[in-house]
Amino acid sequence: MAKGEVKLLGSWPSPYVMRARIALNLKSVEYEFLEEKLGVKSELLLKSNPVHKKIPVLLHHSKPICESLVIVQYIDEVWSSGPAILPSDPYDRAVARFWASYVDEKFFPALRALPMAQGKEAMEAAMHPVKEGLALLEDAYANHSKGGPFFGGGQISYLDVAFGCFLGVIRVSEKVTGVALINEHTTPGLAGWAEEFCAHPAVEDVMPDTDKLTEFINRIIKMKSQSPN
Ligand SMILES: N[C@@H](CCC(=O)N[C@@H](CS)C(=O)NCC(=O)O)C(=O)O
Repeated sequence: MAKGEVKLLGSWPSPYVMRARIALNLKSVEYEFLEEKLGVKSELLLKSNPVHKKIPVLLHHSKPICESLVIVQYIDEVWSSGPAILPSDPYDRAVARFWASYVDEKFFPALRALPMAQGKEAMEAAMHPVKEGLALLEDAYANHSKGGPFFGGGQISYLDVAFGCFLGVIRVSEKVTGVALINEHTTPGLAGWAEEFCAHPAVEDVMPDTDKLTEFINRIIKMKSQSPN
């Protein structure tokens, strides 16, 4: 199959969409970005992802691929001549997939609740699982980065993309709570990693500005509080 004709259905604030964009950038794949409007699902989205109706959706020669981590793996397999995203060693690959799944199933749900917590007590309760998750990820970084700047060692790989896409939301949470969640004292490995990750050429243009993302998240929180169902 020719490698051209790549479109991505997404939205700028979405961390999941960012995963696909970073993977495409890592492989230097040109693509058309089709921005979905907040609160409106396009016909193309509904047709392309009828099961979850969520972004991102990658369209490769009009064929849809859904779920951000599936998309990252697809990009890695199709554009295999570019730098590998999944680790080549089966054990390293299993470890990276384990932590990516931890990040989606445990860490992000906890992080997402943080900016919504109202009052000191609720904030402290919401902060606890986030700090716990970051401590686990700090250990994972120490154990698997092999002394390199990234989870994948010397170069960005699967877990960097899977976890790094949430740095924007982490920064918003830090701004809203006034607590440095990733810092030199409690998570020194992650502090250095976050800096390297955000400065990477495949990432810097797709990582949202913290003030703009804060404004967006505040708008969502307000919308949800006005119509909780
Ligand atoms: N597990 C999905 C999650 C995707 C997801 O939650 N996307 C959000 C945007 S960040 C979405 O489309 N939300 C719209 C909705 O829930 O209706 C993935 O990894 O792609």
